[in-house]
Amino acid sequence: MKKVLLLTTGGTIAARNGEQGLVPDIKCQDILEMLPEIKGCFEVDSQDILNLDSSNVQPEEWQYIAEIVTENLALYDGIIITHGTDTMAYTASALSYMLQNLDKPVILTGAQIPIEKMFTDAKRNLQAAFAAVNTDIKGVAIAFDDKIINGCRAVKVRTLGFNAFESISAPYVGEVYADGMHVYRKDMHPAKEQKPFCLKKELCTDVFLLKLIPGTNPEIFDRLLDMKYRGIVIEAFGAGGTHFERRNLIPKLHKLVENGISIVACSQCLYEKSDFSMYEVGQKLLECGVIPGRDMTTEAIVTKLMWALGQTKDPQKIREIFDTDYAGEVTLG
Ligand SMILES: NC(=O)C[C@H](N)C(=O)O
Repeated sequence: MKKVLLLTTGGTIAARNGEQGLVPDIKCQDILEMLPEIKGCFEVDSQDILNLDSSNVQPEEWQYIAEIVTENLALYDGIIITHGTDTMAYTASALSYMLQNLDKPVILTGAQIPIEKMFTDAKRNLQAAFAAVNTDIKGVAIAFDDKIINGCRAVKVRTLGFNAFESISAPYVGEVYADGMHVYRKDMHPAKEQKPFCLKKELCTDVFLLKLIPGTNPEIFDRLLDMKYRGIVIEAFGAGGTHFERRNLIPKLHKLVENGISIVACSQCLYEKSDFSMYEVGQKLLECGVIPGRDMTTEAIVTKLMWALGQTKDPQKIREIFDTDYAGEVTLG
C-alpha cells in the first residue's frame, strides 16, 4: 500500500459559507472522512498547513509549502496538496523549480465547488490525485477534471467550469478513463540521469508583469526602474512584437537592461510559442537583450524569474537559467 501525505492549504475545496462569501474552513481529517474509498487503498497521513483562499497565497507560502514537502519527501511515496484553484498554477510552477530533481509525485488539486456541497468536483479531483501518486510519476503536477497536467504547464482558463485547467503547449501527463489512469509521461524532468533531490527555495519577489496594450505609455518602464524591480515579464503581441511608432518602448527597454534588470517577453496568446525573431516589431526587443519566453506560460515565466533572481544577481546567469529546461516548462531549440 502506498504511503501518502495529504497537505491542505485552503481553497474552495475546503470552503464553507462565511459572512462575506466562501472561506476555507474544512480540515484535512474531515476531507479524508469524505473519501472512504481512499482509506482502504492508501496509508494516508495528513496535515493542515495553511487555511487560505489561494488569492492570498504568495511567494512566502510557496517557500513554506516547499519546506514541508522537503521535510516529508523521504517518508512517503507521494505528497498531495489541496489548494485553491485561482493561483494553483503559480504555486505548481514555483514548486517545480524549488523542488529540484523530484523523484516522486507531488500533486496539487482543488475544486470548483466545496467538498461538502452538491455537485462537488472535489472528490473526483482528489481521487485523480491519489491515482496519480499510484502511478509513480515524478515531478509536480496538477490533478483536475480527470487530467494530470505538468505543474509548470498548467493555466487556469475557466472561472466556473469543471475543466478549469488546461495543459498549455504540452500533452497531458495522464488521464483517467473507465479502466484507470493512463500515464503518457512518467518523468516531467527532462534530464536523462536522475540527480539527487534538493530544495532551492530562494526567491526574489521584485518581479513585475506587464501586459502590453496598443498605446502603452513608455514611461511606465521609468516608474518600474524607480521602484527597483529586478525582473520584468512583458506579455507582448501575437508571435512576438511591441510598438515602436509614436510611443517607442525600445529605448526604455534598453535602459532597463543596461541597469541590470532582466526582462523576459512572451505572447499574450495562450497557445503555441512566441518567436521574437519573426517580425521587425519583435527583433527590436531581442536587440535590447530581452530574454525570449518561448512556449512557456506566463505563470511559469513569472515564477521562474522570481526563482532565477533568487539564485543569482548576474543577468547573464538569469539568461542561462531561461536557456535551461528544469521541469518540462519550456521547449528549447
Ligand atoms: N476554486 C477555488 O479554489 C477558488 C478560490 N477562490 C481559491 O483559489 O482559493
